[in-house]
Amino acid sequence: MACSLICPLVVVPQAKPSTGRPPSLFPNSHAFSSLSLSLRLSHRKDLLRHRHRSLRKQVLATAKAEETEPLKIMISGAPASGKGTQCELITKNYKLVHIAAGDLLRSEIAAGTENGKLAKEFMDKGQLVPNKIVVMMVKERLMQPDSQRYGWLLDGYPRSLSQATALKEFGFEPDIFILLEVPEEILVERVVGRRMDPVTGKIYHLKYSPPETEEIAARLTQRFDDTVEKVKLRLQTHRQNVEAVLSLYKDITVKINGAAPKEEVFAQIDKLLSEFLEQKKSTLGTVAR
Ligand SMILES: Nc1ncnc2c1ncn2[C@@H]1O[C@H](COP(=O)(O)OP(=O)(O)O)[C@@H](O)[C@H]1O
Repeated sequence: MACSLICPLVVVPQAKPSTGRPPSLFPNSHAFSSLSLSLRLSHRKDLLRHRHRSLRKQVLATAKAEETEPLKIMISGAPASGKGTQCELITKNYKLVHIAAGDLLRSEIAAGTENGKLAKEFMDKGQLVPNKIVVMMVKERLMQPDSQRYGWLLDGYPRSLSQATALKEFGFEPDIFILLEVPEEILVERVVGRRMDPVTGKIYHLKYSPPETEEIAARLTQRFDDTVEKVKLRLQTHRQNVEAVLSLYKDITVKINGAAPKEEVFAQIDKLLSEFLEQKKSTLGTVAR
């Protein structure tokens, strides 16, 4: 590239030795040839200026596309590791589209679809729902215009190497993979006390984050798979798969202690994401300059 821009400029007029030929038909041939040379040089310069301008335009356009390319994050962790809470805080602060595989499946169940019926059989056993249901469901959600435009926060997917590979093949690659780590004893206690307000969708914990009023307390519901037996099965499934998924994203994985209070966990995630965005901006600044 550097050569195609610079080499043509190295046109040095050389004094020619006498050839002994008859005088030229053009008595002013010297003036003529230097005029023609300077015309050729100025044409070259125009051409180069034009090429340089269009190259610069291309670089700036690429930088701009990357600058406007939204954030793409995956978040993983065992059941009740706090993904839901952190996802709420992340989406609020970074305006990303939250895509939770478990929520997508629960909507299928609620809508009574064939996929929903099949998915429930696996969810009841704390097992992974077959890829033929989950993969397309997540892919379609990621392809929606809002996810493409604002960026996404993918929660609970991928949970196996094959899910991760499928997504990669569709061209979806995250910028960062966050793993929330929490000891198992804490997880079981969190799951069993977890309740949801069906009116607001807010998640409570009977001991650690109890409902504000008696009225709310009376209407709280428990997820069908939030029982001691089922959470143990879900934890086992998580343990079996997490390492394989991590192997695909090891270069962009950040492990965060999810046993800390939720504000502290978010402070760490917030720092991570804002530093990532800053770094991306300064890299682009260097390219565009
Ligand atoms: N990516 C996925 N692949 C297969 N099954 C999934 C996936 N995500 C969720 N599920 C099913 O939905 C259940 C609930 O998932 P989720 O709502 O993320 O809660 P948790 O992470 O607490 O188990 C899982 O136990 C599993 O059966």
